[in-house]
Amino acid sequence: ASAYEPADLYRLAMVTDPVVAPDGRRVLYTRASFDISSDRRQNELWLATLDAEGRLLDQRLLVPAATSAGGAVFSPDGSRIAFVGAVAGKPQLFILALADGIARPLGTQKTAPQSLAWSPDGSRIAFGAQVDAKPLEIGGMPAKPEGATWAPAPRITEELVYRRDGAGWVTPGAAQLFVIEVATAKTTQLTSGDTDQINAGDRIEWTRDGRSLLFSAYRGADADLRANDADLWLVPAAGGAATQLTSAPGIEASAALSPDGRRIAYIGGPDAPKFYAMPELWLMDAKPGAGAVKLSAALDRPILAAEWAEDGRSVLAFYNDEGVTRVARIGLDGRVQRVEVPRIGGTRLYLPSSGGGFGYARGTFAYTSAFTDRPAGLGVARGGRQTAAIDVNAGWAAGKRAGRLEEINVKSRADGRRVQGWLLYPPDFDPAKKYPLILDIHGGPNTDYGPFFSVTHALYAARGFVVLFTNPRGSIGYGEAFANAITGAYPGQDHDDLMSAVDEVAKRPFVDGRNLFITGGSGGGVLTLWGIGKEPDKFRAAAALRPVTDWALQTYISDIGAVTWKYWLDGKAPWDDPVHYYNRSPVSLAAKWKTPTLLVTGESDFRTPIAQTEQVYGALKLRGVPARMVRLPEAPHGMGRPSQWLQSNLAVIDWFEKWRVK
Ligand SMILES: CC(=O)N[C@@H](C)C(=O)N[C@@H](C)C(=O)O
Repeated sequence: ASAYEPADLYRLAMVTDPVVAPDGRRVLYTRASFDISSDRRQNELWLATLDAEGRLLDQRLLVPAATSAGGAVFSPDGSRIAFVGAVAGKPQLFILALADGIARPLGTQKTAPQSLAWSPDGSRIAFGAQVDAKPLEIGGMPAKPEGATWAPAPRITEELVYRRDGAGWVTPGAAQLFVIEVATAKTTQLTSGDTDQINAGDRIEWTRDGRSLLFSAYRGADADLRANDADLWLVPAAGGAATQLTSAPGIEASAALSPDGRRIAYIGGPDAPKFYAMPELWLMDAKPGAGAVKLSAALDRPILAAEWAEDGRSVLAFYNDEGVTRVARIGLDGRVQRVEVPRIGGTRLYLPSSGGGFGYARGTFAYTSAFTDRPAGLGVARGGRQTAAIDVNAGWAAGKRAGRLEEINVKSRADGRRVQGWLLYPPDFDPAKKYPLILDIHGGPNTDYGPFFSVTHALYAARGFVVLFTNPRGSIGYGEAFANAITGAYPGQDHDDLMSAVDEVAKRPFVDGRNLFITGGSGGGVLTLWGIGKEPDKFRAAAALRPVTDWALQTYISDIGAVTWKYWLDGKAPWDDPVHYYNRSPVSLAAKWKTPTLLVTGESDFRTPIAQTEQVYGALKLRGVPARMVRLPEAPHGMGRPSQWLQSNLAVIDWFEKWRVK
């Protein structure tokens, strides 16, 4: 058996997006992998068939990678599947009849349909999609002669968010709600307006009589400024005016109708001047202006998704809890009962964050099933017991040696708060030897790390580093107060939490105290640069990946600038209180920086744009601190193509090796 190596990324597979058929006897899932020739992620759609006890009978490939299938949903009778694929690079809606396995295109779409929802009788499908508008142009230009090779047209905008990370430069237009008839492909646009009329990626729900559609939208012209706002709307499926069901400032979204259609469970919460808006589960009558009650108060955890139980007496909620994802049954009185579904795995792959996916119908749960030494597979559970498992990496893992993963809990030096974390050991760890230690800090900052496999940590460990990763305050999964403990102070005591973990682990005899390293991405890059400013003598070298370095710059040029100043910088605007912004920015510590520092950022990162990386690189070089900048062409915040992720990982290893005391 061999240790993890970079090319393994192209040999791995991962299960995502499980969907259970209405009869509870079949599961659709996506098998994602990375193609070494095209250097791109590819998705196959698979169908697993179960017996009455939920045991696996067989599985088959439904849609090969070439179609790039996504968003698949079963028809109400379970005989067909609707999904969105791509034909010659253009989005295409398909219907696949399970009887013959043939995927037939339905209609033509200019932009990608999102959130497909079958009508109860299976005759129509609702979806959200953008309707493009004419781009702004500069008047008076001479006509371009036929076949001329002029410079590309300018990009002109009057929007606040004119580029979105991952999606790129924004095409003007508005998201609208559509219904397509499955027999004829006749398509009707149900909403209209110059601004988004629907949150196109959010759940769309048919009323039980098939006459109306329930969806979320924030329809104000100031939508770009209102990141934490969404209301519920109901519109007749045959066309007509939409009725607004909720209007409170805050998020009412992901609405699910009860089986009798009389109540709505939704996810969100009121807008508040605090760092983190924890998504909660709410219940209301399906009537305009009906009051809502919070169902998940006793859980005090972020709700990721929710489905009604068939009897309409409880809601099954998918939530984050101390680094992992769990399922709870929440009664309509708010009583919480844990559902024993074995460990649900995250599907971020590059980093060990929780999350993942789950589907439910007729007592069958399907979920992304977690491992510490390989990416997620498919798990199926019934009656609180795992009944089937598909491990898409079994063959690969059999030839690999993985390091041990250990949970640790330390007390923060700031106030004694418990900080949870994990240590990943090198595969051939020998406690009698000394090892360099890498602290890897997650971003968000309201996300988490958990006890899962990740490409990044597997590579670091395989190259002989012990990897420490923790959930400092600001992380989710430890209650709303913990996630909001950085309100007014980010960075602040989160730094103390991280240093407490490093100090505790550094006491262990196998840690080489001369070789402590610090790294992190995005929000983790913030804390990395903060860390080497606050503790200039602690770390041998640092690697800040796609960091925020200057909160004023971030507010002005990031695609989430409106979130930054309203929620992360205490509602103070950079022009009103530049000192507040400066004091919270890692670049304010530049005079203390002396640790050799690597910077890695995508040149198309529109979340933490590369101007900030350039700022820090300039400061380090001007000060004579050893620094290296790695720029990944065309890569967004998530670091783009698989090889670009590997470049980022290997750049960190190279840098730490260069500075390691031998
Ligand atoms: C909300 C958000 O995008 N935050 C970024 C600044 C961030 O920290 N992202 C993390 C999750 C990352 O690793 O990219």
